[in-house]
Amino acid sequence: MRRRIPSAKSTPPHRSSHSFATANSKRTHFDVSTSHKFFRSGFALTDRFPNPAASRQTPVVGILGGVGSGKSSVIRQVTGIQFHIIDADRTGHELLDNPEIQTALRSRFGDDVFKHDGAVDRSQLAKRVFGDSPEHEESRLALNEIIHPAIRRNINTEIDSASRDVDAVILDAALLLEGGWDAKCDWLIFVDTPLAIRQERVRDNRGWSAEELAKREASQWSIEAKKERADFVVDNSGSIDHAAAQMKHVLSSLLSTGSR
Ligand SMILES: CC(C)(COP(=O)(O)OP(=O)(O)OC[C@H]1O[C@@H](n2cnc3c(N)ncnc32)[C@H](O)[C@@H]1O)[C@@H](O)C(=O)NCCC(=O)NCCS
Ligand SMILES: Nc1ncnc2c1ncn2[C@@H]1O[C@H](COP(=O)(O)OP(=O)(O)OP(=O)(O)O)[C@@H](O)[C@H]1O
Repeated sequence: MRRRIPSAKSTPPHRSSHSFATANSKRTHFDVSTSHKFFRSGFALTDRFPNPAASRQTPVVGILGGVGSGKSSVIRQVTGIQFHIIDADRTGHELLDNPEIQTALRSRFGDDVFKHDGAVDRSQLAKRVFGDSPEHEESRLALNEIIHPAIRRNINTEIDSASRDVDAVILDAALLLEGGWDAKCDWLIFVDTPLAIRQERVRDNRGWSAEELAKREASQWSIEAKKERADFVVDNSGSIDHAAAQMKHVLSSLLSTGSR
């Protein structure tokens, strides 16, 4: 875990006068003696927090949120900060073209999840893995076992190769916690969007039914667990610009703490 804390001299972001983007209430301040995460971790401080000055690296910020909460859209709308975005959904899509992955998928799921042209049929695979039956769960675990090691490798490679010219590396991964990829993050930001609004947006933009969203959401950590893990919460129930302004504020605050 590379999680770091702001230096004692810095102004904790959540104490800013801006109220629209909130620090997680469970993490009311960054004092190390009362750090929520510090106590939960059970590690000595020196084990968990490398000396920032001695190991200055580009910070990694993970984006959390419910399915269709706007994780990808909001971060891409932020301007004025140089960051490198790792898009794990896109990596997952690209890996479906990988011959070794395809062989493993054909062996586990059969020809049904392939189109006539040989490409993986994502909608057929989705039908097999999203749902609450034991078969769905088994299939989902199998899919994850086939594809997640490669996603993990890609995340590691991208973080390592991210230019030092960028201010931050953003990890946009729906399964950030489930995959244990939060271990690579210094900070976690939760994009908060009520279910009804998410249902409406994914219906309009992806053609998903409320059931489709629910099946995918049931395959992931609960909203509450994700929110609880986050350091900051950004509200995306309004316009994308409003959410992006909050995101920018949080990121700017983090990056200006001077501890890195
Ligand atoms: C099952 C697949 C083919 C469905 O493709 P489809 O185009 O319908 O969905 P897409 O990949 O765009 O994912 C949309 C959303 O579904 C959810 N989701 C995707 N995969 C999973 C999964 N394995 N478990 C839980 N939720 C998932 C996420 O919220 C994701 O943002 C595809 O999602 C896939 O290959 N998933 C396994 C790889 C993976 O875990 N990707 C997510 C990396 S963070
Ligand atoms: N503030 C907003 N106003 C209107 N539409 C929005 C807003 N935020 C996101 N959307 C739309 O909602 C949909 C979901 O957004 P997005 O794909 O960014 O979510 P996500 O959290 O990355 O999804 P997933 O969990 O599937 O990875 C998209 O179609 C996007 O255009």
